[in-house]
Amino acid sequence: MGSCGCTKMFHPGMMRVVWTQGHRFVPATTSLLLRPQCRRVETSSLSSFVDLRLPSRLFPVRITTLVPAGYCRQIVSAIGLNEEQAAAVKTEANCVRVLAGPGSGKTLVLTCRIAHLIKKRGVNPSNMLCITFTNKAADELRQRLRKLLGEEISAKLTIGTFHSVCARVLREIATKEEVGVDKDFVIYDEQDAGRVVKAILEEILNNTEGNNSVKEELSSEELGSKKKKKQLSVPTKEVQETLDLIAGLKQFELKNFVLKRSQSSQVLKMPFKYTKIQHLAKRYQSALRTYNAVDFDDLIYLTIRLFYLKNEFWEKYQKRWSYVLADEFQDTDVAQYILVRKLCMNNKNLFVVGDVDQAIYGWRGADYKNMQDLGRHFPELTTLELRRNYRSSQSILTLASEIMNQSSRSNNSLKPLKLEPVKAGGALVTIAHFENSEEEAKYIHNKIRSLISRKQASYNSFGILYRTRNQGQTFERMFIENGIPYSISGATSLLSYKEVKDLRAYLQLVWNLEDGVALERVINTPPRGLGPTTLKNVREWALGRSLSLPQGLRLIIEEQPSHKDLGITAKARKSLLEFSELVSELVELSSSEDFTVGMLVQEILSRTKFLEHLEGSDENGEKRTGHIEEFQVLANKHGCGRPALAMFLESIALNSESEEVGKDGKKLDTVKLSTLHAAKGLEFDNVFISGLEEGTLPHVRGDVDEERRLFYVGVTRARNQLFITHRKQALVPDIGFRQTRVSSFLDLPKKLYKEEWHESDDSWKSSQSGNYRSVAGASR
Ligand SMILES: Nc1ncnc2c1ncn2[C@@H]1O[C@H](COP(=O)(O)OP(=O)(O)OP(=O)(O)O)[C@@H](O)[C@H]1O
Repeated sequence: MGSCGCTKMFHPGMMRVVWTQGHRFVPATTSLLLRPQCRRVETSSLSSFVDLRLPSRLFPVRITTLVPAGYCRQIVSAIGLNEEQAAAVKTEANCVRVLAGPGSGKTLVLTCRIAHLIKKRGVNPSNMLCITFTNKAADELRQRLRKLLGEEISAKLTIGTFHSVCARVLREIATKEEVGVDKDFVIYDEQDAGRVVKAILEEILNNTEGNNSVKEELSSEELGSKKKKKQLSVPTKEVQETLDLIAGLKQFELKNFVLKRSQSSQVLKMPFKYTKIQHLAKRYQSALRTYNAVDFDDLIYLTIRLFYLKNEFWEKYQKRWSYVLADEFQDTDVAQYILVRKLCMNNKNLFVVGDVDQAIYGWRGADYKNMQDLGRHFPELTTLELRRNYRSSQSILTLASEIMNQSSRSNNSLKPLKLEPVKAGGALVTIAHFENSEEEAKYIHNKIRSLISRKQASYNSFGILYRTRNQGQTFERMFIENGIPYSISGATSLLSYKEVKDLRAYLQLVWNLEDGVALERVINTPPRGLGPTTLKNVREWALGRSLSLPQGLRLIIEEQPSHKDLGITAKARKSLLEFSELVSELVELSSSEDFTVGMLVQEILSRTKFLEHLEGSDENGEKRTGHIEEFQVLANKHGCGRPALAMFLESIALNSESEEVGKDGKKLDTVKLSTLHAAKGLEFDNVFISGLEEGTLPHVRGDVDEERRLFYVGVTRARNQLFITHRKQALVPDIGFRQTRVSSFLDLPKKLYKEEWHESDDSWKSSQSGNYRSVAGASR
């Protein structure tokens, strides 16, 4: 064998099948799983930091234009904390809620609080758990803390998202007996989970024989219509709806479980919609367990379960993490809230930062009322406010505040924050009207060009934000045609390309041979004569023996049944055995201590002739090959052996955020296209918010208060210039292409913005006046 760094070192004769013998994997060590990349960075002096007599010169940050708010700023000049920030950092209270407006320096405060606790209060960094909402935010916090505290101290902190922290816990304590998976579990993302649900639904639909109780869960109309059309596959929308229902049911069950364990007399009654889905959910969970897999929700639920079931587990972790700090607390859901409460139940050392006006994830279960409930569950809670906004000009901030003043703020007992701009004046916000998306995109393109040519901006100082993903396509087209570099966040990330998912599935299977979803994905990719009919017959053969497909395949290798027994051709049988052998050899390679993840990927590519197949697949072959190369760049960052493989798989399962760096690792100078949701935490000098139409923003299916908050989040991303656009004709979600009405969110006092009309038909302009102009003009 060679050593790390060699490109090829596999001698087929040396390693043989392990798969058939029930290979046990080396569990990924937790420290390896979550330890930040070891990279030395310069440490800034702490002495100035810990003395918080204002104005302290403590946190040297350079403000650049492209980066997510506060991301990776370099040290150029020293800035101090304002009084509110310093109060939050220094407070003697242990249980603290910080209500922080947009651009008020949440990350700065969180970072400094951590440093303060360590340096002034002598808290051991190993006892601190810092939970962020995204992986990107976790990285940012880590980088800032390295600069502030140095590598040694910051490496002791646990920083991660709820999901990554719980994955870490489960890798340490999960057992099949208690939670149905062991420590080597794989994490299924939404699409993997969707494949499991789809398979179950299709099995129900296609299995017309016998008294199938599950089938009864689908309404007779649903089933009837499917049968009539002889439709054997279940549409994605239905899969998604089923997944949502299963998620709801699991959350409901968790709540009841916690109530029961807390000896509460209260028992929640199951909503009717869940009773219908119960059996299906059971099948889904049992499929996951057979594959030794968990979905995202499970990561948190199973952790909570273990904490409630076994006191010693809870005690271990509440002792280990006796200080909990959490960012973006308004976006926590019920499970995340339960987990935080459980961890802090005894110690009561909790520091949360959040803003209910920026709560935008209610549609996926987040509940900003958790921010309020803290007061009920922790009577000793101290509440502090951060109101000074450093980001936006006064003009932008006044408009933003007005947007929120018009919100009902129902259900929110917390007093609204009165934002104070640090930057006075500023250009008035522009509201511009266009005929259609093309005209809108042309205008935005011209604005960018003009500012760039006058050297007044770089590409990365522009953010174009929109409500629905398909709005981004017109901008993409315009930029491609005109050579404007752009990147997209919150949309197609590298990991969502089919070819990348296929390659990733090989790695998942190599990590966990029980992974039926990964197996089905790769067994005939690239094609090797194991098409749907062969697979169906093999699956049935396995099912007849009460085995999953992966288990069945292993039995085939052991027992070597004839192709007739299997109901497949002799050629297919040969191919099946060759495939099994390939997987076994890959498993063996992955266990080798000097075989890197990058080498494993290379091995898969060459042994399966993956790239040759891609190149010849269609006209996008070259593009697809490029995606694989990018994936290899990611894989190459990881080390040797199975722990490294686990770490790589975990990082990609939990990190759906798209990359913002080029292959050389440098930040891209690109215009950023982003959905409003994905823009959270970003800031730009110049922001365009597209498509302020009824049905689009507010979205036809959205909760109007939450949609308003989303608009507010978009507006508060802008530093200097803000353009808000409306299209006279546009594709309205769920409704189609049509004449639009200006969004009611633009019913704003006229003095707060200037207006431009870029469409030809003046009669339309007057017909719209009743919509919002008259309201704006008349009332103010
Ligand atoms: N005390 C300060 N002095 C000068 N600039 C500051 C100070 N505090 C924060 N800032 C700057 O204000 C900007 C916003 O800070 P940050 O990104 O931490 O805001 P945030 O509260 O996380 O905002 P949001 O919730 O809107 O994402 C950053 O550019 C940051 O450097």
